[in-house]
This record gives sequence, structure tokens and C-alpha cells, in this order.
Amino acid sequence: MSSAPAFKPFNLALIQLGQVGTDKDENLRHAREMISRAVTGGSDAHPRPDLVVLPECFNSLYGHLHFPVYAETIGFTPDKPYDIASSESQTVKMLSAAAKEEGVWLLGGSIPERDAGTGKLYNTATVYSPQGELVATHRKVHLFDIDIPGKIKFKASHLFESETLSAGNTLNYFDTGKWHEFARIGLGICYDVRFPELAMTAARQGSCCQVLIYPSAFNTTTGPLHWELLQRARAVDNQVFFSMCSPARDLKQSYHAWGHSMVVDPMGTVIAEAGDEEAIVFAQIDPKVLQDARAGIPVTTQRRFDVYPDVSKRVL
Ligand SMILES: O=C(O)CCC(=O)C(=O)O
Repeated sequence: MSSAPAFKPFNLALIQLGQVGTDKDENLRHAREMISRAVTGGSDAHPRPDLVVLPECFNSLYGHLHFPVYAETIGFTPDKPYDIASSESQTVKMLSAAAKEEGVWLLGGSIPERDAGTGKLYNTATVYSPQGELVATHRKVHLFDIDIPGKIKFKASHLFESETLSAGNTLNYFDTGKWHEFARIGLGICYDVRFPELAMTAARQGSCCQVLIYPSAFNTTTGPLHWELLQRARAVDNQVFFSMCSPARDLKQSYHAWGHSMVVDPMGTVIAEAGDEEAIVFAQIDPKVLQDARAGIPVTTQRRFDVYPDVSKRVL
């Protein structure tokens, strides 16, 4: 079991990125520009962010036909230093430089990744320290294959993720250690939010994350139904901060993202939310809200593992 990590107030910025098109260089250029804007765009109401987040699949069009074309080899091994200079990934190099130049923690959304050993493709999130180190990755664990008759069919359509992607098989978090330690942050990607066990394991005794952040890209069918509901549910049932960062909606592309990048506090209150256009959403994360939620509604000490199993028992 991990010891309880530090949790201090910090500022979060979600980039609801627009203009993601066919040109990867242009996608990266625009993302870089928006990272700068997020860092300098604070105000009295929204102080300079400590952590900036990009959405799912931010350097590529979304869909299984695009993943092999845009995929990059990352080659990250947990607990081993990663050499950015010899990375084969153009996107990793850009994100590392951006984090270092801006002096900010960066959860660099997700990108299609090709594993150098197996050749398999993954939907992978990467995280950078303000020194530009690649400190964590998360390969999407649950692939997005759904079929709602008459509404939306990703199964066997050009968007069906498992046509080309493989599922990750590890749970991941990162600590904002060293010179400015503020939280332990659990990772997931989009459809992962539908599986409460993943959030539960990250938030509870396995790792004690206080904040869970999932780069995402819901759509205009399931977005209005479940986007907010799922985030508030994961926040309340684990008494943690929960956030998903979406691309902006672009009706010129075949995939219409829902937008509404959001931050929810441990009581289930939506404390920040975008519309559907390009935007930067700022939120102040206050540990006292988590402490008060857990003190006032002490489900943590009231669970009845003599009646039902503790499914979060696995230690990350
Ligand atoms: O779960 C949903 O409704 C949407 C999931 C999704 O868009 C994704 O995983 O990319």
C-alpha cells in the first residue's frame, strides 16, 4: 500500500483544442501556441496554472483509419529515465520542450502510439514535468467500441477503435514531486470513465490519487447524456476531483466532439466547464473540499467489505 501523497492547492488549465486537422505539424504548432496561452492567460480570477491538460488524440484526426498514419513510437518504460533527445516521437519532443519552456506540468492529451517491439498501436497519454522529463504514460485500457441502434455506431465503422488499436493493460498515475509537490494524479482516457473500477482503484488505498484527469473526446450522442453524469459519479463515489478535457467541436470533421471540458469537485459540483468552441478552462483545486467531503460523508470508513468485495484492492 502506498503512503498518503501530499495534496496542496494548485491551479489547473484544460485546453479545449480546436483546429485539429490532417496536417500534424500544424496540429502540433497550434497545440504549442495554446499551451503558451494557457500559461500566460491566467488572471486574478484564474492564477497561472501549475498543470496544463490537452485532449484525447490532439495531434491526429480521430478514427481507426487515421491511427496508423499518425502513430509515433514513444518507447517509455516506467521507472527508467527517458532520453528525450533520442526519442523517435515528434510529439513527445514538442510537449517536453513546451513543459520546460513554460515551466509547467503538462498532461499532453493522448496520441496514437506504435509500440516499437510489437508494432501494436495504442491510444496513449503522456505526462511531462516542468523540467521537460517524460514521467508517465497511460495506454487507453478500454477501447471505444459501441453501437446504439439508430444513434451512433462505432462498432465496425471507421471510428471503431479496436479495428486498429490494442488496449493498454496497466493503471497509471503520476506524482508532482520535486520542487513543487501538489498532488497525485490518476490517468485514464475517455471511454475509461465508464469503468468505475479503474477510478476506484486509483483513488482508494491502491494509490490514493486525489485528482483523476482523463483526456477525452465524447461525441454529440453520448456527450449530452453521460459526459457530466459520469464525471460527477466518479468524483462523488471516490470523493476526488475529476476532470475530462475534450477537443472543441468541429463540424467540418466526421467526428463531432462534445466539448464541455470540465472539472468536478469531490462533492460533485461542476467548478469549471467550457462550451463546445475552442477555449481554455481554469480551475483552482482546493484540498479542503476533498477533506470536508470525506469528513462530512465518511463513506471511506463505512464500507462493508464483509458484505461485498473490495474491488479496489489491487495495488498499482
Ligand atoms: O463513452 C463514450 O460515450 C465516448 C467514448 C469516446 O468517445 C472515446 O473513448 O473516445
